[in-house]
Amino acid sequence: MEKAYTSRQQRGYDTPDSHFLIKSLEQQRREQAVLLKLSSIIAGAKNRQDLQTVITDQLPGLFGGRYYTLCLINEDGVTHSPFLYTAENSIPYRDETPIIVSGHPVNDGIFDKALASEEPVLIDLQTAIKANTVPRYVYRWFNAGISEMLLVKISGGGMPVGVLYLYGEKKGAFQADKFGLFKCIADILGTGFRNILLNETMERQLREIRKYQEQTDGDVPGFQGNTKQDNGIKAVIGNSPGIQNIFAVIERVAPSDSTVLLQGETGTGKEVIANAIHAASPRGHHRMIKVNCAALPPDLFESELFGHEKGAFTGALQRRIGKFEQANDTTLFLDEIGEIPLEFQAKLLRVLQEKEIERLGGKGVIKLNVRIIAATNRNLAAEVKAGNFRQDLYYRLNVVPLSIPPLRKRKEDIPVLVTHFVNHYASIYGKKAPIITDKVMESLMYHDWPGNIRELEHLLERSILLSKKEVLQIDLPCAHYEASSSEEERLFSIVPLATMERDYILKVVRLCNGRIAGPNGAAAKLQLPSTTLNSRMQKLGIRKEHFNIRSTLRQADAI
Ligand SMILES: Nc1ncnc2c1ncn2[C@@H]1O[C@H](COP(=O)(O)OP(=O)(O)OP(=O)(O)O)[C@@H](O)[C@H]1O
Repeated sequence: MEKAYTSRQQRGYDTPDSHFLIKSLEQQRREQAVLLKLSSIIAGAKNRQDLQTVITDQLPGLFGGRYYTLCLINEDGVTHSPFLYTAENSIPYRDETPIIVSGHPVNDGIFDKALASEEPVLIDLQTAIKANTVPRYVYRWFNAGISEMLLVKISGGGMPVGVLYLYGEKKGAFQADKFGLFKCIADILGTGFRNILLNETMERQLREIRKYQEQTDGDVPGFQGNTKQDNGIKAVIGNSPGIQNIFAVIERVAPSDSTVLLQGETGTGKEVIANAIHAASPRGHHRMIKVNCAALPPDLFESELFGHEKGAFTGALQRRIGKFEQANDTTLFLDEIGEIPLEFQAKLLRVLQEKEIERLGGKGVIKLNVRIIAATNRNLAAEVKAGNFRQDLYYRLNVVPLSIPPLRKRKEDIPVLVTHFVNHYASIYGKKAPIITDKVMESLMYHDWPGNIRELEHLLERSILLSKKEVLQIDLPCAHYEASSSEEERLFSIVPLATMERDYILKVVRLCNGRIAGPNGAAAKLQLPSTTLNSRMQKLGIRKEHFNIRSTLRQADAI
């Protein structure tokens, strides 16, 4: 009898072919939903534990298995080890040997088979054991009640990196129609676990850096074991307009990550100011890392700054973490930047631009977050003109230029600096701080200080160490004459006329005990109306505290 067709059948919906089509469309939809859900969970996994939870919760049930292991090829390339696996205490052992052990050969007969296959590989344990073609760990799974294993290759960055194993207790646990889905999930897992490995590598590197930073604490040149506060803005002593301008710049630039270029003569306090910027910055709770570029032999620049891997060159017996990596999340102070060899300048520029380094002999780049402060006592713009310094590197460093005036241009800072160093060295050498007479202070203020604050500091340290008197005695050197180049400059130190005028007026006003007007005032001595002298002093930036040494000393005492 002929079968009567319904209108649905007439339209072809209920034929055997259409049933199959609808079923496979539904399966496709379900699989897509599973993939979508899993890929978002895997993408959100931040560490190994998260990934383990995803696999444990989702995979075995989805494919009918009970346990799983995700094994990765070890660094040696010839062995593999479990990376993630079902909690071991949930596997029912029937012998003493643990199932999850490290270091199986990649060519163990099943791992390599899965690696070579684009499709999942199903292994019937009984058959495989009979054929004696499987490694020892398969026997142990068999003893734990497993009858089937489903293996799929995991790739990361386009390379096979491991194999995911699912273990089923019943025969036929794994249905062939889910193999496609299994493969897709393995691909998503590959990306997920690669991110986690990268995170773990970064964390390991950070731990190494911190360990290294802790080890080198205290022996960093120029660090001198000072407290953070000592290295901060409070350690920068001075009240001259020049130093006040510097304080204002420090306050403006410290909170940013901008590169700062400090220029100034030797001993003017570039390092002290670099420390102050760092200490006032959000990175100030980490130690600033310093490199003295003038002290590095040219062939060591790269390994000192970027580090090297063990065996990168003859003599590289250990991995070395370079200064850039040590300075991650903190500040790198590149002192004497003008001394770096031309051939290294391009490499340094690239690192400053890309914000990443590659260790010598290393396999990949390392992203870094480093704030740069550079310093030099050379005129870098002139060095660029002379072809000794790359122009592009100069612009890259000269984002916030800060020029530190020499001590001879900020003599008002001398009294506070003298008091500070006298008290400091007296306490270091266990002595009572000597009295500083006005005469001594004046002679210190009128000296030229070619070596700047460093020279002043050393002179005072020497005086305190050698003196047995209650009054500070100093023996001023004449070294500044040697620093001058021409015959005239050897005879007398040339200073701008305005400085001369300023110093002279100050001297006279001091002699008159700060009096300007009246018969015994400075104006009368200089044969000027007091109003003229006052306006001249204003123009030259002379304020009351500059000529009143006692008040300057009182200020200095208050530090
Ligand atoms: N404003 C300051 N207050 C207190 N001490 C200072 C100040 N400036 C410099 N010093 C002291 O002077 C000495 C030299 O300073 P620093 O090393 O910072 O100078 P520099 O310009 O970096 O020298 P160089 O160019 O030779 O490296 C240090 O002992 C430092 O403590």
